[in-house]
Amino acid sequence: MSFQTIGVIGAGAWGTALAINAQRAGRDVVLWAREDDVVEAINTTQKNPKYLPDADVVGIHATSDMAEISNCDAVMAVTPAQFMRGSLELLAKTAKPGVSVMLCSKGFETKSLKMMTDVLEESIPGAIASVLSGPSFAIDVALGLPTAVTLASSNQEEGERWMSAIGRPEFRPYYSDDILGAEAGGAVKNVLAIACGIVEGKGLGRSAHAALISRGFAELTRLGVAMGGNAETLKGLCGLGDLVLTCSSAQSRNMSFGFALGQGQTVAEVLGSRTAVTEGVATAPAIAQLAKNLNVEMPICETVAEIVAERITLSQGIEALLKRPFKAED
Ligand SMILES: NC(=O)c1ccc[n+]([C@@H]2O[C@H](COP(=O)([O-])OP(=O)(O)OC[C@H]3O[C@@H](n4cnc5c(N)ncnc54)[C@H](O)[C@@H]3O)[C@@H](O)[C@H]2O)c1
Ligand SMILES: O=P(O)(O)OC[C@H](O)CO
Repeated sequence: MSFQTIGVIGAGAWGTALAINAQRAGRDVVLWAREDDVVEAINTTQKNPKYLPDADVVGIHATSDMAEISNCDAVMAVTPAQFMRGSLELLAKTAKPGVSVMLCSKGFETKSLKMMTDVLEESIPGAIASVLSGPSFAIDVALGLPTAVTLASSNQEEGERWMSAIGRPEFRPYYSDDILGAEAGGAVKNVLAIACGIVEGKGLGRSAHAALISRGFAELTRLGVAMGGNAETLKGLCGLGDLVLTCSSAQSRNMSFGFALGQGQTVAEVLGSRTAVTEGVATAPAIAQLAKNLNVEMPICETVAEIVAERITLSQGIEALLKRPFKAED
């Protein structure tokens, strides 16, 4: 049986867009926000001016009461990765046993190096995890522009329930049984997009940009496989697809963050100027540490982590990457 009522946790841009999509797919949607002004704005003006001002949020009930989310048939968790544990622990207080949870955020928990699926299992033992990842800017989805995404579940029946609940002609989910691969792709591409933004901001040229995407994809695949994912999955929407989108779009928060660094701004200046989350900033050190722990070669991501921590300058990072020994392409 498909899910009729969907609870969405997190009324940032992506949670709001996914709520709009689910409502258009015919679901009854409850959208949980931590900020009272966001709840109020959605319920009274059908707008989310703070996080997604250019979209209409019609036919969706917003709430700050997590018990209303627990009453739904299934839950989409869309809190940024560093805050996911707190949201899930709140949900755990009222969640039904074996609740179906779709994890929609793209990052690792920096302090524990854990994936969102691990955070879910620790916060709500017995919850049924799925992962949604792929090329999808919130505003595109909210405006009904077409895209396709990877929808990964540990079993096909669960995946089919989700696909029929949120799939639409303009939001095409492709099923995968590779949850770990889907998660890894979304987290690593954000860090690589920061690197691509730096290349653009510094004016290093289109050739460097393409080379970085290709070598970055090698890093993304290596880590995804080392973490238990499948290399084939990473050639799909949640890996290569999202990498290409995020690394080529000025509207990406991660790419634009890197671009601003390339243009000479400091990390604090760029982060201080935006309310939107830039996931790659928090995920970069986690990936650098995981790469060390798992003995995976990830020079681009490690360089981004050093730059974001301001332990090296952009010029030092670029020089170190260019002076690496020549080797076989793998
Ligand atoms: N925006 C997109 O286009 C898009 C698309 C796909 C995936 N994602 C992913 O979705 C996730 C959410 O991103 P977003 O774009 O919706 O965020 P956003 O930048 O639009 O909004 C920030 C969100 O963080 C929440 N937040 C801020 N401080 C918090 C705190 N202390 N505790 C708990 N929550 C806090 C806010 O309530 C809000 O929901 C990220 O992992 C992002 O990578 C975003
Ligand atoms: O704006 P970004 O960089 O957070 O990317 C948004 C989505 O993940 C693109 O698929």
